Amino acid sequence: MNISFNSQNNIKSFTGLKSSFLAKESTAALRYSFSQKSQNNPRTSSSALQIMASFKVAILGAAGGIGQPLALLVKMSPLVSDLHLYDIANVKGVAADLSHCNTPSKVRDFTGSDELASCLKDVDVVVIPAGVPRKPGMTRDDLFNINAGIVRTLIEAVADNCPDAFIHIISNPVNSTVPIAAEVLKQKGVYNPKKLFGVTTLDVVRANTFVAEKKNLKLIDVDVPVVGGHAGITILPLLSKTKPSVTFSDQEVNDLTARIQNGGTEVVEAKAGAGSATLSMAYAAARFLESSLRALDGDSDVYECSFVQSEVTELPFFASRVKLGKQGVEAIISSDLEGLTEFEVKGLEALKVELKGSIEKGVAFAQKEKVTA
Ligand SMILES: NC(=O)c1ccc[n+]([C@@H]2O[C@H](COP(=O)([O-])OP(=O)(O)OC[C@H]3O[C@@H](n4cnc5c(N)ncnc54)[C@H](O)[C@@H]3O)[C@@H](O)[C@H]2O)c1
Ligand SMILES: O=C(O)C[C@H](O)C(=O)O
Repeated sequence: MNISFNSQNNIKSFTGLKSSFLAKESTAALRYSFSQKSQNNPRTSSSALQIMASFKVAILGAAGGIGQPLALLVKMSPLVSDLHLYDIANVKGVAADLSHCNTPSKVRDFTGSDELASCLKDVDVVVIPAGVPRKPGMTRDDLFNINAGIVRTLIEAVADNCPDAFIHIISNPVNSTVPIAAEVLKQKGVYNPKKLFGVTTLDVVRANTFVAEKKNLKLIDVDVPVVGGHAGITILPLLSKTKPSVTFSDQEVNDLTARIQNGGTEVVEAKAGAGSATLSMAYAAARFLESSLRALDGDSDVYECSFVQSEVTELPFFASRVKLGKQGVEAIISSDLEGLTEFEVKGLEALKVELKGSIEKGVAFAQKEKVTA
């Protein structure tokens, strides 16, 4: 389910593109593909049985809680011709299972460091959910010691094998793993800041859901930009910039902001030790991936929030709404930070302190043990 915007920030369409695998059109197509033997089911669209663009996508960490449902959503995309699944464990079964779905993309499994290079060869987009998730009582930063090294190793392989790919980093703490990835890519001499993305789509997905519920709005109409980073107070929903325009009481702003900032913790606590958000994250990652593929396919009207290298504040990385194009980030929508409410200005100042520390921690980690080009 994608909401895309034209340059005036108005909602242009529900999905943005007919080929969208979450679009109404392809819902009909999937209905067709699920039950194509039925004589009474006229072929309303052929998109589920035809590849509409030929992009290669790799998921690293594909056998995990996010990786599996994400792989399923990607397998349904008519924009994908090849789906490469990599994990250090259990990925063969996931690929065998998925490969029986009668959608066009070819699924291949890869495991162990020996197979990582062939997994990544000629890939257009690499999505990285590899790493450990939180348990109750932990912060995302508590994952740093394990996940920083995992991301560094995987990014080295990306640099060596598909340096031109879009890179989507899901592994936490995103506020540090994205700067780590940037440093490793620099050390390898292949850093392109326009193609490195921290995936913060889940914050937007949550904001849209919670605002629609609270204000009794039609979900498909709602879009809330979420800026800053992806942890606690660094997640700053700009409720004053909600589309359609809506008025919030101070209490509503407080409650909604806190719920959006704590959305991850809400799931971690509900799962009681069994991990963090996986299904909603797979959905959010699929939305961000689909937007990237549409941009790569030439759609000139694709906007998403993402944690990217940025000059909109004094920090080197910041999540903002960005315009996506064939070469990655085409523009960062800095105007979202103009005309903020007093509450948002305070939130922005407070988050910068924490975000700065997380970015510096990532950079220091990557600079301590430099990789060789
Ligand atoms: N950005 C976000 O909004 C967001 C949302 C939810 C979760 N996350 C993060 O995503 C990560 C994954 O979460 P999950 O619930 O899928 O965890 P999980 O433990 O269920 O899955 C992680 C997978 O990564 C694999 N893995 C570990 N090391 C690897 C390596 N070196 N190479 C390849 N694969 C490797 C594991 O085998 C496992 O299959 C966590 O760090 C979590 O905090 C981020
Ligand atoms: O909260 C987590 O640890 C996972 C993820 O970052 C989320 O926002 O759900």
